[in-house]
Amino acid sequence: MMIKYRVHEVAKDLNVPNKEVIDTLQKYTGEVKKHMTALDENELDLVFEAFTQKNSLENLDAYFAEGNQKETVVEPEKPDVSIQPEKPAASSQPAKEAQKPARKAVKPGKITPVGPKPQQKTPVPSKPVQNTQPKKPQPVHNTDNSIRRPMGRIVDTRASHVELDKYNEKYDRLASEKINTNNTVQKQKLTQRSSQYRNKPRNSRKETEAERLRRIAMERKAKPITVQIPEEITVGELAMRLKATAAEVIKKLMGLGVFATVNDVIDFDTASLVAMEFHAKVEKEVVVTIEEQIIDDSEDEDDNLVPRAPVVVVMGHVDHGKTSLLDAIRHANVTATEAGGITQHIGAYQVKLGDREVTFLDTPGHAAFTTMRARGAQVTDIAVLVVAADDGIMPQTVEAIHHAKAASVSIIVAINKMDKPGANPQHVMEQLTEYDLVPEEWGGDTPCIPVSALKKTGIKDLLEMIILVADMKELKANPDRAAKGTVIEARLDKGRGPIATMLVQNGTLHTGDILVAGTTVGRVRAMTDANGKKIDSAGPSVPVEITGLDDVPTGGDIFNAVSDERLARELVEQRRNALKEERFNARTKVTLDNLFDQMKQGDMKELQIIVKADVQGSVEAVRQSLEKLSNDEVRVNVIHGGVGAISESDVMLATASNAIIVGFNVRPDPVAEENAKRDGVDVRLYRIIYDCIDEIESAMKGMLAPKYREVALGKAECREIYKISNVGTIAGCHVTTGKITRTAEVRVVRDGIVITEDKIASLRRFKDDVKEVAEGYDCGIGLEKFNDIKQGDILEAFMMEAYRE
Ligand SMILES: Nc1nc2c(ncn2[C@@H]2O[C@H](COP(=O)(O)OP(=O)(O)OP(=O)(O)O)[C@@H](O)[C@H]2O)c(=O)[nH]1
Repeated sequence: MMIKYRVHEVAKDLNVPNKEVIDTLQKYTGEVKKHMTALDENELDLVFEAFTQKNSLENLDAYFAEGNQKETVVEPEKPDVSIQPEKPAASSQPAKEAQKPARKAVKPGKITPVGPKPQQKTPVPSKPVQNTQPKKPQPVHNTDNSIRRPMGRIVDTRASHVELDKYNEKYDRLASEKINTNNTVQKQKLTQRSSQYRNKPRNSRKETEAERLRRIAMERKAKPITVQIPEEITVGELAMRLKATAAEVIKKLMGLGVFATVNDVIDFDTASLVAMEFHAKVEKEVVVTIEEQIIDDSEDEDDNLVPRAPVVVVMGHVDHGKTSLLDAIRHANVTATEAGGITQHIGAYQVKLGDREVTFLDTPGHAAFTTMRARGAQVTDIAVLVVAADDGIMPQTVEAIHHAKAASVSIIVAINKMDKPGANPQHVMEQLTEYDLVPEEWGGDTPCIPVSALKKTGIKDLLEMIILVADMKELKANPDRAAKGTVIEARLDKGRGPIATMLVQNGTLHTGDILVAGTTVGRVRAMTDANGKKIDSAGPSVPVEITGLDDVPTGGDIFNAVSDERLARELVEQRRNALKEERFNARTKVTLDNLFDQMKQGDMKELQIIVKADVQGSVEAVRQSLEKLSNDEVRVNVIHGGVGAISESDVMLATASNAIIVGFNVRPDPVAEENAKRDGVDVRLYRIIYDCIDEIESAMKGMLAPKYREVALGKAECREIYKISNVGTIAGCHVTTGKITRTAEVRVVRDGIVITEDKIASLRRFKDDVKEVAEGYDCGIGLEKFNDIKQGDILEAFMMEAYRE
């Protein structure tokens, strides 16, 4: 920083009048300066040069002589020590005066490289000068006006008097100024520095942060970082991985046209674009779940696949002979193979036909079948539909057809009870065509086999047909891999612990295998086949009963043989927690109330409906009207229609197919009602077809009016009657349960019969109108319209609440 050195200061330091300095400057520069004018370096040089030359000595001897004379004056007793100087060219007085200014002239010279050295601060004794300056350049006479520009500054240090205080003061000033500009100066002026920093404590922190960012940026440039980015990542997490601030990332995102906050989730593509902006190398983070680690879910190669036995389920109307048929098939097999062995029921069994095998699920009826399907297990390949030849197609037969169709399994019709005199297989086949099941002999693709479970006739034909259909389906599996399958049924045995019947669907299950079945885990301790025989391994389509699981699994659970028991236990723990959460959140079933939302989210492509009515005509009418409601977004699909009360089976089908149930002049039976409530199946009951069509149409447009439900508030018993003119009858009541509110609606119940419904017109305690009266208190109640209240009447207070599911 430049130090201002003004004319008057220079004059003062040179000990000459201001005018002399001004004149000197004017002489060499031609400019007239004022006494306050600050001089630049060149001007100062000129002035000092001029004054130095003006006061120069002819030789040193003269100077020393003069000095000695002086000393002689001061110390006359030592005259012999003095050195006689030669006569100076100029008078000695101006020369002496020039000494001081010459030294002073050094001060501003600090800004030039030839400035004074610090040691000059120390007083210079007059005597040693001759030693320290033996080669002093010869003084230049200033006899003419032409002044020579000096090559370097000549410093005259001959002074006997140096103003050290002034020097120190200037040095101090310089030092403090340096502190301001360069904080590496640590030692000097501590108090000054600390006060300076005290005033700006935040600056230092900001600097650190800025430095850190600079360093990271440098590091990033020097060595690009590699970031792992998963499918989705929050902005904050991405910033952390990029070693950047969230603000930086948000800024880059804005640049990409994405406006996100620190907690927002961005996808892999966006995140990688941002990462690239930060010069980072992007790698996709692959999240390996425990399932992926321990369960081999790879596709089988065709070369590894071998044919497997078909898995068959028997369905049909009650008493049409399902159990008899299953028994007939089983015994035909037992007698053929296991010489009269007594077989135990394990839920499934295999029969042999030559070198071929067929696996039957020994759980007649579609209940178990649909339950499994509802749990996501696709177990069966073929459904045998049992229809009694003398009875024909009955409601449950129709249900079974719909269930089988919904599960996309092949249907083989077994026309049973052919031994009966009233057997009419032709009629059965005719009926089947009504349900799109055209018999093969009529050119369709539904095999119809006449059998008699009682007489055990046609069983072989049925089995052969099953194998034929299976062959057409080309059912294959790979026995050389870890087993995978489905739990058919399970129970807890007091002695043996949890026992599960499992159907191996792919791979081979061995004793000792670690198993995960739904939310249970364990090792296969013992394994028996359907005949109760101990086995060590079971291949595809083989049903087995195993022990060794830590808990009872549920029918329909999928099981896997896994590679690591510790991870298997961890997986089961995760599943248990997930299940808890799922139960808590409850699966979003389609209802008319959430239909529009689901349609909007694109979750709904088909609205499945089950129609139940009192007469077949209504079912058809409704089916046609509903299917006409299909639009571009949603296809309305009536998957089942039937006559009669809404049954447990309807609810089951609705659960499995995510359908809603529509009933006309019918009611759900108690079990169905309970199940529908439990499973969240929407059951809508109507008396008029138009209402149904209208409501479903509104639901599809998202304009369904909210539903109302009654919320009971409390009950009051009428103990006195007061007839008041102009007001009417007031019931003196005692609140027995809950509370009565002024805005409530009231139902008057006399001897268990609802007399009327009305609104409260007045509610009083003593003479005051009140908003509500709590249990145990007396009050007076006046009703809006009903005036015929009697002693002993019960007033039920309730309110209607609008709600959406
Ligand atoms: N005449 C004759 N009767 C049969 C035949 N098959 C079954 N039945 C009889 O029909 C009745 C019902 O047979 P089930 O096998 O119990 O019928 P289901 O379909 O299993 O019946 P549910 O288990 O109640 O659904 C029994 O009395 C059988 O004896 C058959 O082929 N001919």
